[in-house]
Amino acid sequence: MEFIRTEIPDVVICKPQIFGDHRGYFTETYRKDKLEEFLGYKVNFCQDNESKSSYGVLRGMHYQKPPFTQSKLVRVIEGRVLDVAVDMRKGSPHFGKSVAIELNAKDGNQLFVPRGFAHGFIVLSATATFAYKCDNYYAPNYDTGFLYNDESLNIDWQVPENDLLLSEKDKKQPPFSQAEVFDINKNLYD
Ligand SMILES: Cc1cn([C@H]2C[C@H](O)[C@@H](COP(=O)(O)OP(=O)(O)O[C@H]3O[C@H](C)C(=O)[C@H](O)[C@H]3O)O2)c(=O)[nH]c1=O
Repeated sequence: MEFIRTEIPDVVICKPQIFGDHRGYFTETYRKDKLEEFLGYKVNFCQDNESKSSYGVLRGMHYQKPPFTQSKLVRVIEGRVLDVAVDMRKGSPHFGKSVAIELNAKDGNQLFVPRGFAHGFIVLSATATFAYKCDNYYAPNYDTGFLYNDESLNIDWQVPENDLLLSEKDKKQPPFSQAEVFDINKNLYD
């Protein structure tokens, strides 16, 4: 497993090693020890999620408020998505900045999105199956988000506006200015 820091260093690309042979392939998709060694802190994933979506579906931007803040280790098991994380940590030099990384089933690349970030993705292929680990349980009363196209974030979703498919909830998310602000000096992993 290779780890590569993105332009927001706490958001990390994880590149699993793929062993191909005449039967197909094998790959270790997650190693707790290797991820924690790279990060320098413990991450205890407790819930796995999966969603399938068609081209243009945008799920985001989402996060859970404290005390149910989540880290996510996300990957695509079929298709291709643009995966986006937004830094919500007051005191971060990257506050309000986003990282947008293409994830696809062929490369098997993953993205580690730490606590203190909002997450979302858009489907770039005909369909995409998205699978990810969370280190806190789903808490519907703490599940919230902000508008995917908030002008202050300037995220390029790479899909024409007319092709976008969002939930009613995501169409009505509040602006980023009304979102939770996490304190980067308060360890989100205590
Ligand atoms: C997230 C979640 C949802 N649900 C139920 C609630 C709804 O009845 C249904 C669909 O939920 P929602 O529309 O919030 O699903 P997404 O739009 O894919 O939400 C996810 O979108 C982006 C990509 C994220 O990073 C989050 O993990 C999550 O917010 O699944 C559950 O039962 N458990 C869960 O953990």
